[in-house]
Amino acid sequence: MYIFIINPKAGNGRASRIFSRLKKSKLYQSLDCIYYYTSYPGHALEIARRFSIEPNGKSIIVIGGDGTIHEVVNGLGSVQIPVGFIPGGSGNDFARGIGAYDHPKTLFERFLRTEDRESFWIGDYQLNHNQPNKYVNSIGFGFDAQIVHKANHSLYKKALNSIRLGKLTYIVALIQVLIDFKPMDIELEIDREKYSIKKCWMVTIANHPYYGGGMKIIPKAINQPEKIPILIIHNISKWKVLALFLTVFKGTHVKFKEVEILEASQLTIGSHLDMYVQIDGETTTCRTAKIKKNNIPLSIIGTKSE
Ligand SMILES: Nc1ncnc2c1ncn2[C@@H]1O[C@H](COP(=O)(O)OP(=O)(O)OP(=O)(O)O)[C@@H](O)[C@H]1O
Repeated sequence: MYIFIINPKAGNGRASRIFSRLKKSKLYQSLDCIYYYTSYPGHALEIARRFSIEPNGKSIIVIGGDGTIHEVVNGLGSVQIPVGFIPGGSGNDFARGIGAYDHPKTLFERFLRTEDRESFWIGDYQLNHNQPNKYVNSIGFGFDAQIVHKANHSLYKKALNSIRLGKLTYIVALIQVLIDFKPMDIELEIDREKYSIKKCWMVTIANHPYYGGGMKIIPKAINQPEKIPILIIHNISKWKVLALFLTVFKGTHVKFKEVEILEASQLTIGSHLDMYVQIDGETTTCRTAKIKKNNIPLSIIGTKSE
């Protein structure tokens, strides 16, 4: 049985429009399926959790953005129900990361045609000493998280999204945050080695290269078990940060001497002050965090065209 989870708010209604079209197809009408539109934040998580109790013979098809797949993955916990993803959000980095950035109809037909499953290695994070959760794309501390926070709480985000200029939201927020940003003094523990980093702008851990709607934050990040790719930016001037963000779309920012790329199996980050943190595009604050790969991968349907 196929369970469709559609976020009607994703991509300003794009996910809903995609599903309305798929629903009219003969292929959809021939399926044993059930569908749910999410009604509030957290609803996709609840639906996925409900089906994870009896997973046999079920597949979930998510139509939404990064926030929706984040919820579904957290709702599934350690239960492996195959998941197909049709990007219907505004950023859609997860779709780029798993190689599912195709036309919705093509993806839908592929899900039904193939028995192939790909493992996608998601990450675990624990903020302060709270309950651990999962991230699908990235988790970032500092400057980038503050930009996402500013953008998500701005009045201009909705207006710019509605005229398909969503990317401008982050550029406006970047300039606003840059004006007063104070770099952080942080403690990192990377695979049991301790480092004190002064004037740190950001630390980002990613499961694949894509971020912020197509930027290549860690261009060579490979999705694999156990290893987490890490980017650290520190000791950089404000002007250089602007130059750096112009190059991040191509991924050439990694050439700046203030940018370090590492790989580890576990990272702990700590600060005496609250740090902004973004997890798959949602923000909060914390003083400590632990990050590693989850031992159980997400089982993804039909990411590769034959
Ligand atoms: N009916 C609803 N009303 C309001 N919010 C909802 C509803 N259903 C889901 N949500 C919330 O909408 C948020 C945004 O969804 P999502 O991230 O999938 O779309 P997006 O922001 O357009 O895409 P992207 O994250 O790829 O840019 C999710 O965090 C989810 O909790």
